[in-house]
Amino acid sequence: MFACASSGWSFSAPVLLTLLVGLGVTVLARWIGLRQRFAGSGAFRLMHVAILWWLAAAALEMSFHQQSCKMFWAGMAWPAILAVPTFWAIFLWQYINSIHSPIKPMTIVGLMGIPCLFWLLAITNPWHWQFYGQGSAPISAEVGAPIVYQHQWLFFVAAAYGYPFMLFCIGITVRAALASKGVHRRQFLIFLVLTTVPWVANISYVAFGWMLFGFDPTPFSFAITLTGFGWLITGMRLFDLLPVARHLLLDALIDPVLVVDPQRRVIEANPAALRLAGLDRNWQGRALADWPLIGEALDDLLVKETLAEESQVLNLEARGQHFEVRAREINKAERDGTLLLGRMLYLRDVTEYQHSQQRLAESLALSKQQLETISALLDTLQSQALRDPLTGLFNRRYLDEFFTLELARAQRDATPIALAMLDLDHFKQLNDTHGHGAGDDALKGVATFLLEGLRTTDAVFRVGGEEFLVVLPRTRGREALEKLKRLCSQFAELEIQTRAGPLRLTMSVGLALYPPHATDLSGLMQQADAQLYRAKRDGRNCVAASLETQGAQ
Ligand SMILES: Nc1nc2c(ncn2[C@@H]2O[C@H](COP(=O)(O)OP(=O)(O)OP(=O)(O)O)[C@@H](O)[C@H]2O)c(=O)[nH]1
Repeated sequence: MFACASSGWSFSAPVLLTLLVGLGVTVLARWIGLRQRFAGSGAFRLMHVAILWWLAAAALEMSFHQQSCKMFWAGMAWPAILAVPTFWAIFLWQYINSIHSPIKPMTIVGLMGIPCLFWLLAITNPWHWQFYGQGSAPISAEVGAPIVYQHQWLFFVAAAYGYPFMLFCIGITVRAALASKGVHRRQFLIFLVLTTVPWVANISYVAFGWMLFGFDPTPFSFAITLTGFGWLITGMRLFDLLPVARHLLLDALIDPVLVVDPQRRVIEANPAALRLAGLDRNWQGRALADWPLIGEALDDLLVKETLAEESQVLNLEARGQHFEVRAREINKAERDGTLLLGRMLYLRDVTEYQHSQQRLAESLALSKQQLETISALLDTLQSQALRDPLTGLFNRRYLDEFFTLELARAQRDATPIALAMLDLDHFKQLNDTHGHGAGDDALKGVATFLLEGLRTTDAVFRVGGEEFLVVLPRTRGREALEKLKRLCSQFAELEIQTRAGPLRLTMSVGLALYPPHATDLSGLMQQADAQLYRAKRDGRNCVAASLETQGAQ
């Protein structure tokens, strides 16, 4: 630095070129700073700072005339010379792997440790001469002529430090290029060239002493890097690709998407949303409520805070279509909480789903109706299975079921049951004289007569052609006998209407009692049958019972 105070300087063409490259790098860095964040952006900016440092040191080395001053600025370039491959490697790693997390300050400090050490060794060279040898001398006798450095072991160690980073960069870029396609592959191949150019220049200088304008050609090679980046950014939309891709994705969505600001003005809408509302211009900034068709309903949802939850499902009807609406808040983290920037509304067309639901509900209703019909039919069938089709009286099949219940009740309550077997007298004769049809009419008349003459708790069954069975629960022997006798005589008086005209009939009755005569159905029926036989034998039109049995009264 001291040496520079007494050194003369001049502004040569190589200095101008170096400054122009530096200006280009500054513009690029500024432009990138204005872009939104992309993966590896922090490392990318740090790399540009390092390049600028390197270019500045190179320009100063070229400008000053005195050898010691030139050697000082050559030493000053070292932290940047080593920082460039370091941050380039980090940028590529983060960019390729889409890592957005910024580099921590402590990591930067750690990464700069060794470059700073070499920096120290380089600028203290006049004390140890282990970086550049004492034989380093100007290339010619010309004032300010470039120095031909006698590289010492420390120089080679420092240069070698950067090479693993370079190899790493080349390695991951090649791998990424192989794994990708189209625009991305082209991007990675260009990255590969941009990675290689400065290092080809550097290796040529270190290993073969190749120079440009008598200087290390590496800083000048950044002009190529700069052009490459310029082309990538303008020609291939580098860093814009992701947002552009996201936009394309939004445009390609068949579902409408809208973004509204906190005042509920639409600031973004995809083509599907515009199509739905029938808008194609002057929609940006327009109040959501003013949007045709869907605006009012959506605005209403937002005002009522129905969509305050992160995502909620609601139905919105527009143009006969059903939409499921989801809202997502767009927030910005602030030091003292979060700031609501707006909301994204996502509408999903669920018309088909709704129609299917409706069809399903209709099918279910129909099935329910059919089920009801079937169960009514089943009831009818069941009742028909238990009834005699001619008279409508219960049949023999139902007798077992009915009597089991009555018997259980009688046993529980210790009550009697009277069971009577009724048989029409000389019915064959009626059939033969008046015809089978008249006989049927007579049977129906008998059924009506019996039902009318008995209590609702009593039950009548048709158990044979002209045979009926009557169950009289909670009826004692004497009472049953009286009742049946009354029935018998009333029947004999009855004129039954038949197709052959009014006819008179008589009946014979056999009575059995629970519990004195038997304690089950078949026993009682046998007893009643036996008494019926007796009644027939006794001349018919009468009731026979054995009330002499103990407890039968
Ligand atoms: N019309 C008609 N007749 C029936 C039906 N079921 C049975 N019969 C008739 O009923 C008659 C029963 O006759 P029998 O068993 O000889 O008895 P009965 O003539 O009544 O003489 P007693 O019982 O001894 O008084 C037969 O002629 C059967 O054909 C029916 O559903 N309709």
